[in-house]
Amino acid sequence: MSTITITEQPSTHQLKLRTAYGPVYRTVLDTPPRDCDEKDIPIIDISGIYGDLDARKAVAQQIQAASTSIGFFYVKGHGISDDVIADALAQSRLFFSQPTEIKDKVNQKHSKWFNGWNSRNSSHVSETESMDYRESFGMRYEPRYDPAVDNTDSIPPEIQAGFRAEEYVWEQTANLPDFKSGILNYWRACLSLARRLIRIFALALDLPEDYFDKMTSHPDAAVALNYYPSQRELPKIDENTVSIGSHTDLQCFTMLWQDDNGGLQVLNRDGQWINAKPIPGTFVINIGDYLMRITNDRFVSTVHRAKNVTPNERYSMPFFFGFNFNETVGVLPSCIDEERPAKYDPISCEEWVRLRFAQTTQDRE
Ligand SMILES: O=C(O)CCC(=O)C(=O)O
Ligand SMILES: [Fe+2]
Repeated sequence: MSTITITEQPSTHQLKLRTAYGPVYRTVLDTPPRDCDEKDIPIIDISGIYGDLDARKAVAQQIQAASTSIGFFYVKGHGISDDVIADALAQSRLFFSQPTEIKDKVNQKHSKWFNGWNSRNSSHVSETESMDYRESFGMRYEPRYDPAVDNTDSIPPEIQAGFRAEEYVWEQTANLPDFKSGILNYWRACLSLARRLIRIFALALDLPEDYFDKMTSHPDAAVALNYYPSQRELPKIDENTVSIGSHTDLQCFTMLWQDDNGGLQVLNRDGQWINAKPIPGTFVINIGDYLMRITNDRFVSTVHRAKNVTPNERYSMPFFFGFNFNETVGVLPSCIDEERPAKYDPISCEEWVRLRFAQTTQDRE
């Protein structure tokens, strides 16, 4: 006589996500989010990036381990000063506290390239979930403000063609006298750190340390200021009420400063949401889709979202980093071997971003 064992399947649901090539679905456990610990999302002391080659390789090893597993890690010892962060945050608070008609002057609707202000409930990142209960402000790479650029006239035209900055974001916020300098100082600090980190990523991918240097001379480097009012203001809240819906980031990597309210959630490999709690003095770094693609899926771009369930206003300041827009990159030589041939064709950064933004705007209309 044989015995039949019936194992109860945990209950799950399907989550719809945007990609450059249209929607994909993920199976997500219905169990409530749980808090992360260091085994879920490691905390890496990256102060070695300012040290000798051995110190840099030691950081690279830890970044490699995190990037090939969860695709998310905290960094401490990053070198960005508390003052630069505090000033940017103060300006962000001032900006969002203004009346709608003032913020409207810099509304993204006036932008060709997604710069400027996005009002509450104007974006819907994942269709499975609510509209995003968030306001945001975005600005993008401008060579005049890049400390590594001496002479903007000598930038080759094919690189210039990829610039997406728009001066109106500063012109239309000039009523806040320290807004431009506060945000640009933060952007510059993030840009310098990201350029150091991309060299550590090269080491982590068994490539020469300067492999990505030329590709990041004028990178797609953008700051977003996120402002999340408390969800408790809403007439109705359920588990699908989000502050920013589930998504993956599209470029190489993101460095996120978040305040101490918490709300960032990361979908782990088991399909379980975990809370990436705030850790003072850290940034959260995550891998984006383009880096996942050129590493042949070795480094993983992980789904995340945010929910501000506290009674407080929450702020975060992500910095998104990708290559120069005119770069066309295929699967990296160190990520291909006989058992793992290249899964993807080369694609330009510009085309990659265009495809994904086209999906976003299509659904918005
Ligand atoms: O605010 C957060 O915690 C996450 C923000 C985010 O994922 C984004 O802006 O891409
Ligand atoms: Fe994100």
